[in-house]
Amino acid sequence: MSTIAVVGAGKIGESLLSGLLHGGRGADELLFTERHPERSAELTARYGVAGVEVAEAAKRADVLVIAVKPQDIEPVLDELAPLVGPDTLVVSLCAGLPTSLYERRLAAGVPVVRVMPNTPMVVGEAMSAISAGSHATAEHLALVTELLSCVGQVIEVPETQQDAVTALSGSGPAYFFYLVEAMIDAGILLGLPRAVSEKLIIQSAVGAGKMLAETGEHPVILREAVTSPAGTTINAIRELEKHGVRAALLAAIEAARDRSEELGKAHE
Ligand SMILES: NC(=O)C1=CN([C@@H]2O[C@H](COP(=O)(O)OP(=O)(O)OC[C@H]3O[C@@H](n4cnc5c(N)ncnc54)[C@H](OP(=O)(O)O)[C@@H]3O)[C@@H](O)[C@H]2O)C=CC1
Ligand SMILES: O=C(O)[C@@H]1CCC=N1
Repeated sequence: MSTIAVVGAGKIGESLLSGLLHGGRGADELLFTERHPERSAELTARYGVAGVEVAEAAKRADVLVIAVKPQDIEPVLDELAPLVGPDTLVVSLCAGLPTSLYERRLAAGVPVVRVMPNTPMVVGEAMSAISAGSHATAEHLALVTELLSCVGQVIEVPETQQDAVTALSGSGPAYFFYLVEAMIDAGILLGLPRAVSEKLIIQSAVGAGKMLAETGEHPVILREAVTSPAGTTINAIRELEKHGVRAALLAAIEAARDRSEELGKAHE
């Protein structure tokens, strides 16, 4: 039985704890660290998992999952540096932070795996991309894959692609939520009650997502099947093109990629 400690049980750290418990891990196999005692007590009450200091997590864990904001990494690395050796696997969920940062700051030979997950972890539908640092072996990657498979799907990518992955699937759920929010507003504009508009759009999003995942069809084919000649959908598509929605998405995702790169460079 390996002990997994999540350092920084905020939004993504808590999602992982909850997903691992859901996936069959025992509460006694898990630990977390949080800096506010009230938050720590709240998480222990909710999940039955013990909250500990970073130093204790470093001593007890076989796998240390780092889930603090990239801006908060320095004190965490200072604290971990004298305590973590090559027997502990470090898994970083932090946007932008390269495995080389951990390798430089922690003891020689510490294996590090960089992961970019996303919040659908809470419903077992995460997309996680993993990359090995220079001391991480195929066994370490297999262990991380096994852990993350409890909370969704996992792919391996070269670390050079992680900033793009962060912009695409790490932040991706936010773009879909934003779209759903705007479409619900459109329903309000057209005079529908909010509850009706929400139901129509959320179920349409779920249905479209399932079709994408289950039919194996290209999104263009699926969209064309909705777009009847001289019908309603093509009028909407014309407006989306006129307002540059496709170009806006390309620019938005490029900006997110740039920010991920910037977060990494701040620690060079
Ligand atoms: N949210 C998301 O969708 C995704 C986030 N990530 C990555 O996950 C990481 C966390 O993001 P997110 O969960 O959104 O952020 P949160 O701020 O919600 O979570 C980070 C948590 O870590 C705590 N923390 C900070 N420093 C320490 C410390 N020294 N010891 C213990 N706990 C500490 C924070 O406490 P405090 O409240 O005091 O700051 C906070 O509760 C980031 O690096 C982000 O890039 C990756 C993929 C998706
Ligand atoms: O916004 C962020 O920085 C984090 C990383 C990916 C998703 N959320």
